[in-house]
Amino acid sequence: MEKTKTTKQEIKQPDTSRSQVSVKSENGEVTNKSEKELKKSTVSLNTPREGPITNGTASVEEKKKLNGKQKFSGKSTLVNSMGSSTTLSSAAGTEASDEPDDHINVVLRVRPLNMQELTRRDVFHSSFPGSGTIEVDHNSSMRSFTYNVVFEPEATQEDLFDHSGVRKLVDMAMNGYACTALAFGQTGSGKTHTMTGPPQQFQDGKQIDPKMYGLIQRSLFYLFKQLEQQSGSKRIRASYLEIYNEQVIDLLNANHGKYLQVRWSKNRGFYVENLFLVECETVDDLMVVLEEGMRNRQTGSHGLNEFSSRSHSMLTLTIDSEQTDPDDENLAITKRGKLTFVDLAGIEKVKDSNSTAESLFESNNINKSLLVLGNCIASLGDAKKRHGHIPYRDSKLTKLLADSLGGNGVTLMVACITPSSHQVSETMNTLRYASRAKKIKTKPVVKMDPREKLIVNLKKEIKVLRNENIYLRQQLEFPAKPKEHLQKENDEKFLKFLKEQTKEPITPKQKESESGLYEMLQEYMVENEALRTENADMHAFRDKSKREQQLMYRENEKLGARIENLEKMLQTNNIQWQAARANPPPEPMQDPNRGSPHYSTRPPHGSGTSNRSLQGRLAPQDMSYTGQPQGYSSPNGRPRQGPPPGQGQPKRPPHRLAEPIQHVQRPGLIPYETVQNGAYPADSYDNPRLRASGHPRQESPVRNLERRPSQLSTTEVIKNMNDKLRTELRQLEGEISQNELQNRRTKEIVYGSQQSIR
Ligand SMILES: Nc1ncnc2c1ncn2[C@@H]1O[C@H](COP(=O)(O)OP(=O)(O)OP(=O)(O)O)[C@@H](O)[C@H]1O
Repeated sequence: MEKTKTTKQEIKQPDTSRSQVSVKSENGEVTNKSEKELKKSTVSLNTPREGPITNGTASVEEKKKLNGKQKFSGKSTLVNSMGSSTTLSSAAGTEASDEPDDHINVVLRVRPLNMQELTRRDVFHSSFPGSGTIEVDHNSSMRSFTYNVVFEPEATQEDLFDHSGVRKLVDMAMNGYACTALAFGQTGSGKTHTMTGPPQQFQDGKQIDPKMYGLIQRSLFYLFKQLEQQSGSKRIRASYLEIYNEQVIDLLNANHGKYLQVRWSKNRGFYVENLFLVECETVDDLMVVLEEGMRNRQTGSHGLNEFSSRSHSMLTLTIDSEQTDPDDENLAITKRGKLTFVDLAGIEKVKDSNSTAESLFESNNINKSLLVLGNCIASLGDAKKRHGHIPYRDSKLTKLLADSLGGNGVTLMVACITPSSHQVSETMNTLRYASRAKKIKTKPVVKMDPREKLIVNLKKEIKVLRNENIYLRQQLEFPAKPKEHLQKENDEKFLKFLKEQTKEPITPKQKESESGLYEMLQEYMVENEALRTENADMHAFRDKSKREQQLMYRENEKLGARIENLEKMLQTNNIQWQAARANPPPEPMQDPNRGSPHYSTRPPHGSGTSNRSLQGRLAPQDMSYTGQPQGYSSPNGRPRQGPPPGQGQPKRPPHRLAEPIQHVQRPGLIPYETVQNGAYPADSYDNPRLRASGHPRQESPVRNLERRPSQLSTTEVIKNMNDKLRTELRQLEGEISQNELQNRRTKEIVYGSQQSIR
């Protein structure tokens, strides 16, 4: 491909010092005091102040500095939604397919009235109530429109650059996004002025006043300043084209004299074939490219604009920048971002523009392509139509803007309007157009070399797998499989991948430069695979442990139920024993010859034959029926069956005193869902049995597991609990049989006493 020779010329840095803003300083046309007053009376300048605005707009303090005049309001969401560190860092170096959708950012610029309009006094009533809102009086009714930022007529070129969000757009282009800044609006509304500065300055070959630099020049300076701060290598290439009468012309190769074709490919989408690309090493090179293109651009003069652009122009910078991966300083990733500046031709009323036959043809083509753009914007902005057919193919302009509008790009639209009442209906159209554009959603994606993309994706995956691995290891203490096992399999996979990637034979030089990349890929793939297998093994082991735990848990439940039954039986026995005691045989007749009676309800210790059998077995007064000191409840927190301790309560069955169950540490049951989830709450253990009885929560027996975090330990704990439950079960069974024996003996004693009385 042939290259255009770019002659370097001295370009001065723009003067960034803030000058006092007035209409006069901007275009030098408003000189008459009465004209100024007239303007002030119609376009409200001192509108209510905004609150402090950050992220791309000025703070109140900043505004105060500007002689108390508010020149813009609103907030560039480009900075918020796309420029947030999360979005950028997470998207950096990867396909940002999981990024949230982002709306197209739309800012509005109202140019000041020009001399002709001021003389004619054709102003319409508009006001700027703040927060990115403009109110326009149309057909005696006030219409309100809100955008990201509204720039009032006093806003300078510098204000536009600082607060429209274009700075962030440049940053994002450097990070691999396809970014577009697009100016649209009716003819003579200030699109070219906004993008490149006053159009006339490119015509007469004069030195351009840096103060008048538009968004493009300021972005170029900013881009180079940012690139200087980056350590890795960078490469910038520029192309500049125009679409004139539905034909694509290369503005950097104008002598070529041929129209270029717009093609489509799966990987690139729509693109211009054989478009000239100029390698630019310095900002001066870029400035020369811009001037060359501007000079070659089709312009004409008509009733509404002396230097009217008769074509849509697109300046595209392709930015390849090598950046170190934030997660791995040994890995450098090359990101290919794009930054496109589009200056659309203005829609025009043929009647007003006094068109000749040739310009009529131009105007029709301009209007036609803008109509298609309008249709695309309308469809994209409509939630119902967004996923249907978008008529990009109906014009070359929309084909080339397809990715910026509805695809994976980041787009900033600058809608330009004039406050002239003469063109109020066109202004209303632009405002509506801009409102529709604001509804368009895009999904920004970083474009990368496929191999680098693979590395980044593998790294991302490895990170997730490593975390999972650590988590599983903590749970299971499971040994990892040695990497070598997987090496062979991975080699095969890797070679297959290489074959697919390099269909053309690789030159020795390429081989050398890419070998490092391949090695890295190989390593990542091996590690990735090793982690996957190891994690799969750990998952399987964990599942097995869970199943075992579930079985034991069920057994645990059954044992618990049996114990409860036995306790009920014990209580029944106790009641029977008490009933036997409560119905003693009638008091025998006092026989002075026989001495004391044979039996009383509370036989004194060591007296009487029958008393001997009970001696030492009755519970002392301060013991509850459970055999524990009063106030005792079972260690698992479950209250023992039977009456509460206190007056008149039954005494503990004799066998318990002789053989008490000494604080059986029966822990509560592990809730099934806890076992199933494998998650053990630290302090909210909730025994289902306790829950059913409304008993307050007890400290979890699985608390100890915190000290023994593995799943294996949990299994052991449940096993231990089951063993303890079985022990308690055996004890209870023994207790019951003893109790029954005791009951039988008591009955015999009572029966014997009755017999003896008789
Ligand atoms: N904000 C502004 N301040 C001062 N002058 C401006 C401003 N905007 C536009 N102008 C002047 O208004 C005239 C028309 O502007 P410009 O050519 O940029 O409009 P345009 O929208 O690009 O028109 P067209 O679509 O016909 O090319 C120019 O002389 C330009 O310098």
